[in-house]
Amino acid sequence: MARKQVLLNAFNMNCVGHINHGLWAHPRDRSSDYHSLDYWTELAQLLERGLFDGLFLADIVGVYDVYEGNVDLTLRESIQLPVNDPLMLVSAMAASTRHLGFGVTANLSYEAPYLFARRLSTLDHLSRGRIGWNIVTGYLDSAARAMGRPGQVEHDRRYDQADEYLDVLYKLWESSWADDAVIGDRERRVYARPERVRPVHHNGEFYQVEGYHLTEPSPQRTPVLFQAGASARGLRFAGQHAECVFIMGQDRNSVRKQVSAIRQAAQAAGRDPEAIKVFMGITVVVGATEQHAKEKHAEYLRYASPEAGLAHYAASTGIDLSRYGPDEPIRAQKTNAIESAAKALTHGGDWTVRRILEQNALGGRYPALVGSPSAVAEQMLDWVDDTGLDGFNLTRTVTPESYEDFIRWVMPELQNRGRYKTAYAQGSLRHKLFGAGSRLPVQHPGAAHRFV
Ligand SMILES: Cc1cc2nc3c(=O)[nH]c(=O)nc-3n(C[C@H](O)[C@H](O)[C@H](O)COP(=O)(O)O)c2cc1C
Repeated sequence: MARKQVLLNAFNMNCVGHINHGLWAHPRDRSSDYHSLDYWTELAQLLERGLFDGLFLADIVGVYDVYEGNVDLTLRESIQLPVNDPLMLVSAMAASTRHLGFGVTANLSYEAPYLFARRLSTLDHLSRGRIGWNIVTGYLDSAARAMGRPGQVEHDRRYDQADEYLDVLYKLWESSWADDAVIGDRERRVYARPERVRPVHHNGEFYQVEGYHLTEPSPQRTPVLFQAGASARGLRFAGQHAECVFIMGQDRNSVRKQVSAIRQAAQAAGRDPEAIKVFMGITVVVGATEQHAKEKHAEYLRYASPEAGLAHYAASTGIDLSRYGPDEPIRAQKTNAIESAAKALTHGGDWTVRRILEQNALGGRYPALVGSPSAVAEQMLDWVDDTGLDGFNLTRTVTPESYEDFIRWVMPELQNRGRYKTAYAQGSLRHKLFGAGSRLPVQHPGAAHRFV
């Protein structure tokens, strides 16, 4: 069997400190220009010149106030605070590129589906079918309090609510307007045919919606659906809805298991197991030679903040890691944050703050590949071939330098091995990823809602 072509997203966020914390202080880092549009349009153009499949933008609603019970370190190190709205970036970046896809994170917990459906349809039009949505429900109590609620909805219930939210969105995106609703006939004075547009009726546990989708059919209708939940309930949700799943992994055995569990979840939901593309987050530090890469890595380490990484991890797990001595095992406790992250930290009893800080040497927890161009490419391909992954979300270190280095050094190595494209395919993001048109495949639950 021909070996897979690797898929690649740049992983970023509309903020200063994203994953590899502390590197904003590096003299060559430009992440503090995140509030300028040029920063984003230049980045999008760079990624498109480098043939990246997409730019994946994380987002968070709320602040990281778990570590030491306050936001002091969060502010000092700019740990995803301040953070601007990611959706607002897409139209400018779409205008300055032709092919790059955009996977944008948006939290559904605090927003009416009717309005959100229109915003994404608008971006699907403006980007000509290049928009994807990373479905998140949030994991921070600080967000719930900011939205006037005592705390978050309980973990599994958040997924129940998300299921229903998606159901409403499918109705709006897929069923309100028929493909042939808009004819724009000037002579007959018919822009849209009334008999081919219908309202949505939804009366559920969380949402009641009576109304017409406000947007005429966009290229993909439903944006490409990304998701990142890894708990049992999260996997069930992914199996049902996700087209791309983003995972965190440290070792090949557990990643192989995660990939296979995701494919099984798709199958259990009546879908093709290969209908989900699985991406793993990685960090790459590369130079012309292994020696150059090691020197660059050592230079980056001088600016990184492992403690800021620890504070980020505390918020992800809901566990205040500042309360632990350096060698004290982290104890299991029930939290309402990211269940899989909390379990990974407390499982087996061998994680300590000292070990997390070592793992976070570059300021973040993603596996770091440091080496010559060919060594990095080989390691990436080994991950794919050994685990069944489809591709990677590449974190930034010093930005945009780390993307430039990757494009200059690693892309050609992947291409020379026949494992990365040398030109973009035409068409929408969904078509580029799956090669089967712009619309949801028929097995996907959203497709059942189509107005035919
Ligand atoms: C790699 C990765 C990236 C994530 N990015 C975000 C994000 O940008 N914003 C967010 O609110 N949640 C993010 N999450 C959290 C997930 O959306 C989800 O809430 C969490 O993984 C729940 O997982 P669980 O099912 O294990 O509880 C991310 C999770 C992972 C594993």
